[in-house]
Amino acid sequence: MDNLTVKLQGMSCASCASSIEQAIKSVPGVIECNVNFGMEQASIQYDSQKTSLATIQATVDAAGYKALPLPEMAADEDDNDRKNRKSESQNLQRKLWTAGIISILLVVGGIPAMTGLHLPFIPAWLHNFWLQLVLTAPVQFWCGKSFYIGAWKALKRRVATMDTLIALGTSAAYFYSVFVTFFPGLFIAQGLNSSVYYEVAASVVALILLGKTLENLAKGETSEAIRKLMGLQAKTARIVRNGQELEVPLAQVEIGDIVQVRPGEQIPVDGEVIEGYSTIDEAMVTGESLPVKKQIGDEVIGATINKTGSFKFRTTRIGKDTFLAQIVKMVQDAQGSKAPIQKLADEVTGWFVPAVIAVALATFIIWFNATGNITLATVTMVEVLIIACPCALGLATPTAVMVGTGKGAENGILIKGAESLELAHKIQVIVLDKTGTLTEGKPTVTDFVTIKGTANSNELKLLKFAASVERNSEHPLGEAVVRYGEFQEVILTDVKDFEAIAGSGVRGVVEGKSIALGTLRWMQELGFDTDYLELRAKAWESASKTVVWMAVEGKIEAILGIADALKPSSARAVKALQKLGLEVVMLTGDNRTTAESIAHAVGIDRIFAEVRPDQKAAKIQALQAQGKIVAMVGDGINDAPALAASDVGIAIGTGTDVAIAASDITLISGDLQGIVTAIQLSRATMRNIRENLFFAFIYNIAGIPIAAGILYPIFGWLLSPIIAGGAMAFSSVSVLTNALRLRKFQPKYIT
Ligand SMILES: Nc1ncnc2c1ncn2[C@@H]1O[C@H](COP(=O)(O)OP(=O)(O)OP(=O)(O)O)[C@@H](O)[C@H]1O
Ligand SMILES: [Cu+]
Ligand SMILES: [Mg+2]
Repeated sequence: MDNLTVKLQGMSCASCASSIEQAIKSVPGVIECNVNFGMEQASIQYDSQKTSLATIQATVDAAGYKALPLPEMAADEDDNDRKNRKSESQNLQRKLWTAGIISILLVVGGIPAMTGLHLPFIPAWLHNFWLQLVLTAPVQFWCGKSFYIGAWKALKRRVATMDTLIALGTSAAYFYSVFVTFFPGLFIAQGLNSSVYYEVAASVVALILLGKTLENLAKGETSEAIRKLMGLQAKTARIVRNGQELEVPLAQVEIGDIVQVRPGEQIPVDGEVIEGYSTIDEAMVTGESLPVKKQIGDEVIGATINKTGSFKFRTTRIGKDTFLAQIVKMVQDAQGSKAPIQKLADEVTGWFVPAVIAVALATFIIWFNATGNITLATVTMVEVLIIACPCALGLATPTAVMVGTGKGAENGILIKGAESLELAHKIQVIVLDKTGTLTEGKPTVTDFVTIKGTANSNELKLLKFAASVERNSEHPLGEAVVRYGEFQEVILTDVKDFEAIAGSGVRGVVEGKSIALGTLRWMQELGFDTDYLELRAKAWESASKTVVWMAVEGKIEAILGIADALKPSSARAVKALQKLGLEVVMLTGDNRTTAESIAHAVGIDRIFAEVRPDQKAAKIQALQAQGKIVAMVGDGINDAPALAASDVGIAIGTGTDVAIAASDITLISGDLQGIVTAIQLSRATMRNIRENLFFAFIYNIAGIPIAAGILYPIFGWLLSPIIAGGAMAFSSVSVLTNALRLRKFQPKYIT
């Protein structure tokens, strides 16, 4: 299965987006397709054995649009994109000016006739029908060309889009007027007034072009988040080659290069410190506000700023593999994804347009039959067509999602898709992993007790065995034991028959002796006598320590007490989550006493302890079976299945790649406050989407009956078609303005 993102051209509204989506989905071999109207992109999942980019492009072509492959590098794409957008917007601006000036002339020229006033500064020839006909023609057929093209394409696919509505509405106004201009006698003979509506056709086109221009401006604004992120990148790097320092463009930096960084400089790419130490401001990438200390062996992230010291590092990731480039890619993908709520909006647009055309026709027929006045019938029909245009509907969700995901990135929260952004506000239960999530995940051995004491340097020998076996383990507890062994300067030896039993411990054979290290429960399962040290172990556990039992040749010889400090943010974040109305649960493989002690320290009441890694996902599913929307927060490889099983999987960015891949949301820094922010952001975004949908609909719903002339028999009110066009443009503008309001989102600290 392959993934592909293409740039789309020629879309005019949300129903274009859904018809492209349908077309691509109908290609054999395409598994999934998601078109984003706001981003003008389609992300496609397909089987490269069965279909290809060329086939997909041909399909999109046939549907009347264009699909272009997105260049790999984010930076190139940005350039191309900008050029395209620029020529497109210049073209649009020329049309807007033409339509705007002509509309103003026509409207002004019509004032004396409409009001019956004699205004000397408005020459009468401005109201000449023939002049109006000539002036309106370029507006109708050049400025409004895209509506005809769009309507025609839609017709070929047997659907109706907002282009259909605009093309029908303005054409009706224009050709009716042309008819009156040629045969005024026909109307006068019937006792009807021979008004023309050229200014209606022209100003509706002008207003819609204005809406489009504003929309483009807003679209440029919303991808600001990405541009900001990419702007963070350094332009050059000072690398050391053959003992010489030289400044090279970023593109020439290779993996393995040694880079020199001075105080105040930006770190160009990702790497590992090999000389010197410093503090680094990583706020722009991780959202972590305090500078982070770095020394030899520590990882540095490209785009972060070096503060105090001067150091050298070896590059490990460049180009599109850097942390920053991956964030950019992730945010782009998320901004292009579709929220479930949008599917609803799309469906509505799908049947809305044909329904409007039906209402418009009915309006015409009813008025014509009732009054015999073809002018009245035509004008009301035109109004209905124009006011009902659902263009704002297509903007309501994508704009909010774009701003919302961008805002997330700014706050160190990477949201993989609009779906997670939408779901996050519904979370009822939040399950927190203990190690690495609530705690720092940097366990240290604090206690070491052996049964036979120090006789014959027994203690050091046991430590040597323990550290030698644990050296083969990837578990943080294993690493802690190794570090402790190294600190005590024991020499590690070879291990035979190493085996790791997930959730229990490790074993292996050292110097002919079989060694086991792990939980109390495991030792008991193995049938070892643990009585002697149990009291001591309990005391350590009550102090939040994890106890690792050590058996040699089937006999318990020692225990190690391992402490893992709580993150400073944990308790506050747990409290904030509870205040948001969420149930907070702790999930851990560690023993119950240790788990309870830690849960108590951070204020969690409900815990699942001694859960084996393969049961973690089942615990989540059990909660879901109670009808709860469950979020899981974790960092380790053993959390990945649970992250995937949960409704919203939240990974800690400082954790493993596996966990990040299995999650829906990644908190770049380890700060748990990010969970609270993510939920607040989700709530804010959903509120914004609902407001947008309201703004998009209210004009249509309220406008259609008035446009159809419902109030005419009662009050003699009839909407001017110009006002109908204005209302439609205004609904787009209000949706956009509202979506941009989301940019003011600020995480709130709950205390
Ligand atoms: N390499 C190891 N050395 C010693 N003990 C181990 C080892 N691996 C696992 N254990 C024991 O098994 C227990 C459960 O391990 P597991 O990896 O499931 O959870 P954890 O990492 O302690 O906690 P969490 O689920 O919060 O990450 C550990 O608490 C530890 O006692
Ligand atoms: Cu519209
Ligand atoms: Mg763990």
